Amino acid sequence: MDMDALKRQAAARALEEVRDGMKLGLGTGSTAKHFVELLGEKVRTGLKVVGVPTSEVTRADAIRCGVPLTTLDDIDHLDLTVDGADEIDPALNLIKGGGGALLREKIVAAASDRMIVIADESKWVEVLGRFPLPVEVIPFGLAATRAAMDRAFAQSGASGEMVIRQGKDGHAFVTDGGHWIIDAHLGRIGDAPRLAALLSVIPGVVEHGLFIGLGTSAVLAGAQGIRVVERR
Ligand SMILES: O=C[C@H](O)[C@H](O)[C@H](O)COP(=O)(O)O
Repeated sequence: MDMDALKRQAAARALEEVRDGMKLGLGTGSTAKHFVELLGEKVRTGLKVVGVPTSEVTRADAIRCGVPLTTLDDIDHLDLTVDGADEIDPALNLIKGGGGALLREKIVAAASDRMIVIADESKWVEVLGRFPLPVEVIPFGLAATRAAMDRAFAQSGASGEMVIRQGKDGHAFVTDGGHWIIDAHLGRIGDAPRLAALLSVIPGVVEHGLFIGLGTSAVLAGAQGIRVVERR
C-alpha cells in the first residue's frame, strides 16, 4: 500500500472521534489534508462542526471541501485538533513544522482539549531529531539568534548545522506569520523537553517545532494495519 493511502487511513480513523457540534483544529500537511477532505464529506452528509485552520493552505482546502470555519479570535477553545507530524516519539512528543506551519499549529493545539496526531508508521521514532528541527525566527538579529540557539543545543546535549529554509524561488521561505525558518540538523535530541524550554526563552525565536505534552493520542497507519497510541 502506498504512503498516501496509509495517511488517508490514519485520517479516517481520527474522523471516527469527531462528534456533532465539535469545534476542531485543522492541521496542515499532506496527512492533515486527507482529514480535511474526509471531514468535508461528512459535513456534506449533515455533520455539524466548525474548524480553525492552522495555515492559509488548510484554510483554502477547508473552504474547497465545504468545512465551516471560525477563528481563535471568535472562540477561545477547541474540542479536538487533528494534525500530522514529522516525527513522533513514544512519549508522543513531536517534531512539527516541515511544512512551515508550526506556529499556528501550536497555538491551535494548545487551545484544544485533545490533539490526535495522524501519520504513517514511518514517522514513529525512538528518539526525536533525525528530521531537522524547524525553528521559526524573526529575521532581525539573526546571527545573535543563531548563536543563542547554538548555546541552547549545547546545553541540552545536542549540536548540528542550522540552515535557513529556502522557498521554491530560492529566497528565504516566509511563514504565514511573516517569519523565517531555521532547520536545525541535530540528528538526535536526547532531552526534547529541556531543548524546548531553552529555545522558548530566546527573544528572536518566535516558536519551535518541538510539541511537548500536546499530543494526546497518535493514529499510526502501517502495512500491518492501524495502531492507536495514547499518551501515558
Ligand atoms: O508544518 C507542517 C506540519 O507540521 C505538518 O503537519 C508536518 O510537516 C507533517 O506533514 P505531512 O503530513 O505532510 O508529512
